[in-house]
Formats: sequence, C-alpha cells, structure tokens
Amino acid sequence: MDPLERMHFTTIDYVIFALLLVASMGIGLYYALSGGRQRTTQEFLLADRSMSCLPVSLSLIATFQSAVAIVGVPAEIYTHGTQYWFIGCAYILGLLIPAHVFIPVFYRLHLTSAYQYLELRFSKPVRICGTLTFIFQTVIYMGVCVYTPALALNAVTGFDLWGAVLATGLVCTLYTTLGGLKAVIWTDVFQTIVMFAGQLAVIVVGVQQTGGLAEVWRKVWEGNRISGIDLNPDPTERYTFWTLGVGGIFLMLSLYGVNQAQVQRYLSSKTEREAIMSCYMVFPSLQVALALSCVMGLVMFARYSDKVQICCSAPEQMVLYFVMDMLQDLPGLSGLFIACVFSAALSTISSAFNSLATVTLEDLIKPHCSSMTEARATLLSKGLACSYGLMCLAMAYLTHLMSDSVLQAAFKIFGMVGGPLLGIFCLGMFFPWANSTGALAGLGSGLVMAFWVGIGSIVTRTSGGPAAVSHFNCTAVQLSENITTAIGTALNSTAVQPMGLQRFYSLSFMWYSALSSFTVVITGLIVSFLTGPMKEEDVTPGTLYPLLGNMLYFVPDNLKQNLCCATPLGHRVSQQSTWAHHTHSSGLCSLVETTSKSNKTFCNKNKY
Ligand SMILES: CC(C)(CO)[C@@H](O)C(=O)NCCC(=O)O
Ligand code: NA
Repeated sequence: MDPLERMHFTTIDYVIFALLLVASMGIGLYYALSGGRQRTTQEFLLADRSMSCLPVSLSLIATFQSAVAIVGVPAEIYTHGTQYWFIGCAYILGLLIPAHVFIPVFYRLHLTSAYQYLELRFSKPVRICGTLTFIFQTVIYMGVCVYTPALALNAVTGFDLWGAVLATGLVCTLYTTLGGLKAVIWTDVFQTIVMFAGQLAVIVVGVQQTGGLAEVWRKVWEGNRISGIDLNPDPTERYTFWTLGVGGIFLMLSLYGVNQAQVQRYLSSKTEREAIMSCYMVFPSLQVALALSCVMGLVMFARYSDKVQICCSAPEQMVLYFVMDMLQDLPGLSGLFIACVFSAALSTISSAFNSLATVTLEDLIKPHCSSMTEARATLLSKGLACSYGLMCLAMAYLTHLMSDSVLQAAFKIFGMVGGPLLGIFCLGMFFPWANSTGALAGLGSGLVMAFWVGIGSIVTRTSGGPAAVSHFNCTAVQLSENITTAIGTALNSTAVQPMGLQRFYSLSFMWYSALSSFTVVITGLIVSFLTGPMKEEDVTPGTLYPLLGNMLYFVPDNLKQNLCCATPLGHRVSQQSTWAHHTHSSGLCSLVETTSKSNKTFCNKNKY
C-alpha cells in the first residue's frame, strides 16, 4: 500500500467539500439578511437570547468536537483498544453539574460574558485576568484546530495545504462576521449532522468490506481491542476508569461548565429551562458521537488487522488514509468524510471567533467606553469577529512553523488553561470566604501548576522517556511518531516506573484539569483567610451557588454563622434575578457596571 500514489480526490469529492463551505456561507448570509439583520450586539453575540434547546444542544457538542478528536479518537482505539470509551461515564456528572450549578447562576445574572461573573463576585482585576487567560487559550487552540486537519489531508491526498487552511478560515470568518451567533449555532447544527453522516458512512462501508458485524467483532476480539474496565489507581496511567471517569469530569466541567463559548450558548437560550434542557440533550448526542468514533476505530482495526504494513507517519494521517483506501471505489463518500473532518474544524473555530469577539468587547473595551452607541458596539463586534478570524490564519501559519513538541504543547495548553479557569469559578461559587486577592493568587498558582506539569511532561518525553501518550489530542499531533514505535513503546512502558518529579511529570493528561482547579481553590482559600476572608453579606447576591446554604445543613448554626453561611442563599438569588431582569428591561445597558457600583447600596437596600 503506497499511500501517495492511489489516494486522490474525484470531482464529486471536491464538489461535496465545496458544498459544505457554500452551505455554511448560505446560513451566514441568511442570518445577515433576516430577523434583526444583526444590528444589535444582543443579536450578534447572543442570538437575541431567543434560542430553543435543540439547536443549542447540537451546537454545544460541535464546539468541542474538533477535527483533532474526529481523527484522533479512532486512531487511539485502533492502537490501544477501547479503554478511552470509558470517558462516556464522565459525561454524566460532567453535564449534570453544569446544568444545575453553572447554568442557573450564569443565567439568572443575565450575563453576556462569563467573566462578568468574576467582577460581580470578586473584582475588576480578576475579571480582566480571567478574560486574558481565555483569549490566550482560545487563540492558540484555534490555530491548531484549523491547521491539523489541513495538514493530514495534504499528507494523504496531496490536497493543497494552504488552500484548505485559507478556504476554511476565510469561509468561517465570513459567515461568523455576517450572521453572528445565530449563524454560528445553525451552521453547527448542519455541521454536526455532516459529522455524524461522514462517520456513519465509513462505519457502514467498513463493516460491509470486512464481511459483516460478526466478522468485525471476531477480529477486534482476537486482536485484543476490547478493553475491560481498568481500575488501576495509578494516576500516571494514561487511561484508566479513574483518569477517564473521574478526571474526565473536570475536563468536561472546564469545557461545558465555564468555557465562554458554551456559557454564551446557555445565555442565548430563551429561558433557563431551555438552557438546562439543552445541556441534558447533549448527553445522548455526545454518547452517540463517542460511540461513532470508537466503533470507527474498531472497524478500521478489523478491516486492516491482517495487513501488517503501516502506511503513515502520524495517527491522524492513518485514519484519513484508511478512510480514503476503504472508500476509493465509492465516489463521493471520501468527500463526505473530508467534509466531516472539516465540519468539525469549522464548528470549533466559528465558536472561537464569536466568543473571542464577545469577551473582547464586553470585558476589555466596553468598560472603558461607557458612552458607546449600540450601532458602534455592533460594528465593533463584527470587526472583532473578523479580526479574530484573520488572526486564526496567522496562528495556523505559526503552528506550521512550530516544532513537533511545541505543536504538542500548543494543543496541551488548551487543556492546561481550562483547569485554572474552572477553579476560579468554583472558588467564587462555592466559597463565600474567597476574596479578590485570593482569587488572583489562586488563578496564578493554578496556571503555574498546569504549565509546570504540562511543559515538564513534554520536555521529559522528548528527551527520550517512554512516550506515555496522553489524551487523543496529543496522539494526533505527534506528527513524526511512527505507529509501530507507538505500539512498541506502549508495550514497553509498563516496565519503567518513573520516580520523583519525573513521576509528577508523567501524570495522566486526564488529571490536569482536576489538579489545577484544586490548586486554584486551595491557594485561593489560604490567601483569602490570610488577607481577611469575605463575609457572606458582602458577596454580591446571586454569585454563590443557590443551594450552598442548604447543602451545609449538617453544620451547626453557630458554626455556620462563623463561616458566613447563615442565610439560605436561594432566597437572595431569587431577589437578585428579578432585579436583574428589571434592570435590563428598564433599559440600563450594562448589568455589571451598574451592579459593581451599586453593589454595597444594593445589598443594604435588600437587607433593610
Ligand atoms: C469534550 C470531549 C471530552 C468529549 O469526548 C472531547 O471531545 C474533548 O476532549 N474535546 C476537546 C478537545 C478537542 O476535541 O479539540
Ligand atoms: Na467542532
């Protein structure tokens, strides 16, 4: 099997790829010309807060299902078996907690940016630090997301690398700038369907070519690809039930609980109920997405298990290579799969552009230009969405210039930075004593911890240690690693037991979010108690988790008094929520500005 000779696209494949881009553009144009025609920031950034749960839920899945996941998960299953599938267990709490903790708090505060919360709860500096951390994380992520699939396609089919990067980047910039969040959400819906269709097509054809389901099962069973539940408690073990099912919850929370891209979708929902429903509906769809990826890996294994030769230099190329090889006699189907991979990329970067425009406008610009007119703000937000789109192309070029290990780091940064951001929101919601100084110190130490272990693992690995590949993300960007050596090291790595710092660096990637969010909370609390903890009555109403007071029912009353949790918080929150709606409808434009200034008076008014 010489990959570079046989793999080429027919005209119909190009047509299907072009159709994906044209249809996405069409949706963008439609929302530019219909409804309110994107003339307010409410419409451009929040879809007029009018969305229902079905499109929102499909959009929620599409955002964090990047092309790296689409090609990375089957490659992971192919090389290491089905252990990764257990991440499906983390979806339960990973979605229930956002639905019943984060959504109610964010929605009732009537926010636009999640970082407004940080100012309401702590202070302006905390908000700015949160925003800058998010921008840093997302800008790096979007470069990798647009570059990786283009590179893989280029390696397998000779499809022009920069043609693919420019086509996806520019089309995405256009429809995001024209159609705002409505276009982003509805293209996500369309792209999710293309994603499912592409994967399903590969599975059906693969099963048929292997000789039926029974044959596929026999081969993957005999090839030892069906993994039992691995209860090994070792935290350095890449994928076990604990790393996936428990560590994965924190990863899910950082993505589905507090990430601006997702929070913005919750806030764009018609009602709080609708937002919670959308989160519930993510569960079955995400399970389907996971199952499709895993089954695809198994089918590929069955289909190619008796062929010894390994074709490609990187796992994500392997998936594309197999798919192109399987589908070559069925014109159009390989085009569909390529459309599936690029749908995954488009839906991720469009969310990035829109959420970056939102936080830049709301958190960095608006607080300094209080007199800005709505028309100007809307124009500015479109300009920002467009600029971030162009910046994505620049980031793709930077990604191209990076060495393998830096590229690997770039993708890891996404996971590394998500944990501290989760930590700071948890600190604010669950711990009334946490103050602003504590929050800043917590965020700082969480980031240091994340980068220490993340960069440490990359540096020690490249200096020759066994490649304990962590998370499919990193599998998919190890561009130079040959699969045979990957299998080799996977077999050998059990023999080496790392010690000391080395052991710390080899912590499974799945624990990063948990480790760094705990670091934020613990440091945040210690510093808060040292610098004078906040009193519950000084905390802006509605910024604490509503049931917190009830949850501490077992604590004696006088102790509660000391811990500042004397009053049930649900009561205060409902007051806050009516107030927020009242403020909004009476035309005061920015809740944050109003609240932070009138915070103290408001609390006092409330009490007396
Ligand atoms: C959200 C999950 C955990 C769902 O399995 C996964 O798709 C993931 O880790 N996504 C983030 C990384 C990415 O796909 O770009
Ligand atoms: Na996506």
